[in-house]
Amino acid sequence: MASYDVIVIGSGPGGYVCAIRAAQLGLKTAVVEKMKTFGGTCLNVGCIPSKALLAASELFEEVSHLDGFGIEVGKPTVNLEKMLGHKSETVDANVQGVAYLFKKNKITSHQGTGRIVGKGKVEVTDENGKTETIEGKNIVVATGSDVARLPGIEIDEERIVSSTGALSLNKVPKKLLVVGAGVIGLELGSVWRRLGAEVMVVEFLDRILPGMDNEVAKQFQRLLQKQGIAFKLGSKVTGVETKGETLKASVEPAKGGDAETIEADVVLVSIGRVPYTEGLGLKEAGVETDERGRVKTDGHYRTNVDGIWAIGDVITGPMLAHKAEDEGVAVAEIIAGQAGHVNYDAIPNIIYTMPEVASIGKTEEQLKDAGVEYNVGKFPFSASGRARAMRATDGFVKVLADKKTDRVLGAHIVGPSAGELIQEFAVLIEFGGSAEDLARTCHGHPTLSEAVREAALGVAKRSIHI
Ligand SMILES: Cc1cc2nc3c(=O)[nH]c(=O)nc-3n(C[C@H](O)[C@H](O)[C@H](O)COP(=O)(O)OP(=O)(O)OC[C@H]3O[C@@H](n4cnc5c(N)ncnc54)[C@H](O)[C@@H]3O)c2cc1C
Ligand SMILES: NC(=O)c1ccc[n+]([C@@H]2O[C@H](COP(=O)([O-])OP(=O)(O)OC[C@H]3O[C@@H](n4cnc5c(N)ncnc54)[C@H](O)[C@@H]3O)[C@@H](O)[C@H]2O)c1
Repeated sequence: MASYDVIVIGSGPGGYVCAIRAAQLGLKTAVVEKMKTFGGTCLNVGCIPSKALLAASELFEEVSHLDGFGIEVGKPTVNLEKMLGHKSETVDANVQGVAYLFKKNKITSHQGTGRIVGKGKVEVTDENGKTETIEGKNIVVATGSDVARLPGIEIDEERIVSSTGALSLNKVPKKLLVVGAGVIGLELGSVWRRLGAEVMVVEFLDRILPGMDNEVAKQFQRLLQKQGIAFKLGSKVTGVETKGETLKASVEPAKGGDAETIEADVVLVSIGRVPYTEGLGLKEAGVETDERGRVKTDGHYRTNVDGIWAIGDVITGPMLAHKAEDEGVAVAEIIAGQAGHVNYDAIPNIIYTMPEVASIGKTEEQLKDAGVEYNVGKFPFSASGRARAMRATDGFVKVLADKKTDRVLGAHIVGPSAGELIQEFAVLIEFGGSAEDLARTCHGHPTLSEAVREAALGVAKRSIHI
C-alpha cells in the first residue's frame, strides 16, 4: 500500500497549493482528484474561465466605444465559438500548469474519488470502479463546494444553468434571467449583456451584493443599470416552466404577494454555493460538520478527528480561491511543525466587472455595528488625471480608519483596476499601517493609485486634488 506523510483530497486552489507547500517542506505528498484535470472549481469552471470571458467581452464592449478617443472602427461582431475557444485555451494552460508543478515537486497524484475508510486510510475509486487504498499520516480535506440549488428548479446546464453552463452557452441568449445578485450573477450577467443579451437580475434581498459596503453596492448597482442590466430586488423565483421555446419564470415579492411571469431563453441560478463532502465518508470517520454542512475545524484547520484536517470552501469563511490557497499553505506548515497562519482581516474580495469592485477589511456597516469610531477618506476617479485620460472616471476609493489610532480597518473601491489597487491596502493592513502611512508614501504620477493615496489623505481631510 502506498504510504504518505500527507494525502490531500481535492486539487482546487486549496488542495494543490497545500500539496506543493507540503512537498516543499519535505513531506511525502499525494493528491486525490476525481476530475480529469487538476485545479478544481477555480481553474476548470470558476475563476479562470469566467475571467477569460470577462476579458473578451470587455474588449468587445470597449471596441464599440472608442470614438471618444478618436478611433473609428466598424461595428464589431462576436464569434462566440472562437471566444469560447479562448476560454478553453486559458483553462488548459492553467490546469496543465498545475500538473507540471506536481511533477516538479514530486507529488504523486491518484485519479479517482477519495473516501476516508479508516484511520489514515483513503480509498480511491477511479471512473471504471477500480479501487486502491492509500495510507497517510495526515489527510487534508479540500473538496470545495458545489452549486446551491433552488427547490423544484432543475438545472439542465443548457437552458436552466449554473455558472458552469453559463460559461459554455453556445449562443448569446436574447433574454437572460439571473437569480441572485451575488458575484456570479453580476460577473456572468455582465458577460452576456456585453455580448448582446437582455439581462434581468432577480434578488431576494432589497440590495445587491450582501456583505459588501452598502455605499459601494448602491453606486455599483447604478453603474450596472446604466450599462443596461435590470434589477428586481426583494423578489424570489419560485418556479420555471420549461415547456415550449421560452422559459417562463414565476417571480414573487420576497415578503409575499402576487406572482408575475418573466420570460427568458436562459435562467442562471446563482444563489450561492454549498460545501461539497458527498461520498467522502466523513460521517463514518466521525468528522463533525456544522448546520450548513461545512467541516468543523478548531480555527487551525484541525477537525475533531486526529490526523484529519480541512481547508478552503468546505470550511467556514469566504468562498474565495486565495483564501483557500492561504489556508493550504498554513495547514501544510502546521503539519510540518511550523506556525502556519491566515489573517482573515486582510483577504481582498474582488468583482471583475467593468468597473471592478474591490473590498478588504471592515465595511462601514460592520464598524457601526461593532461601535468602532472611525474616519472616512474618499476620492472619486473623476478627479484623477489618469482616469480621465483613460475615460474611466466612474467610481471612488473609500478608506476607513480608526478614529483614535488612524489604523486602516477597511477599504472599498469601485473603479478601474480596483482589483489591483486594493492590494495596496492588503499590504498596509497586514503591516498594521495607518492612513497617514499610506498618505505619506510617494505614488507615481499619473497613476490610478494616486486615488488610493488621495483617499488616505482624505482621512485627515487634507486631500490635495479635491
Ligand atoms: C463561476 C465562478 C467564478 C469564481 N471566480 C472566482 C474568482 O474570480 N476569485 C476567487 O477568489 N474565487 C472565485 N470563485 C470561487 C473559487 O472557485 C473557490 O473559492 C475555490 O475554487 C475554492 O477552492 P477549494 O480548493 O476549496 O475547492 P475547489 O476548487 O472546489 O476544489 C475541490 C476539488 O476537490 C475535488 N473533489 C471533491 N470531492 C472529492 C473526492 N471525494 N475525491 C477526490 N476529489 C474530490 C473536486 O473535483 C475539485 O477538483 C469562483 C467560483 C465560481 C463557481
Ligand atoms: N470574483 C470572485 O471572487 C468570485 C466570482 C464568482 C464566485 N465567487 C464565489 O462563489 C460563491 C458563490 O457565488 P454566488 O454569486 O452564487 O453567491 P453569492 O453568495 O455571492 O450571492 C448569492 C445571491 O443570491 C441571493 N439569493 C439567495 N437565494 C435567493 C433566491 N431564492 N432568490 C433570489 N436571490 C437569492 C443572495 O441574497 C445573494 O445576493 C461566492 O461565495 C463567491 O465568493 C467569487
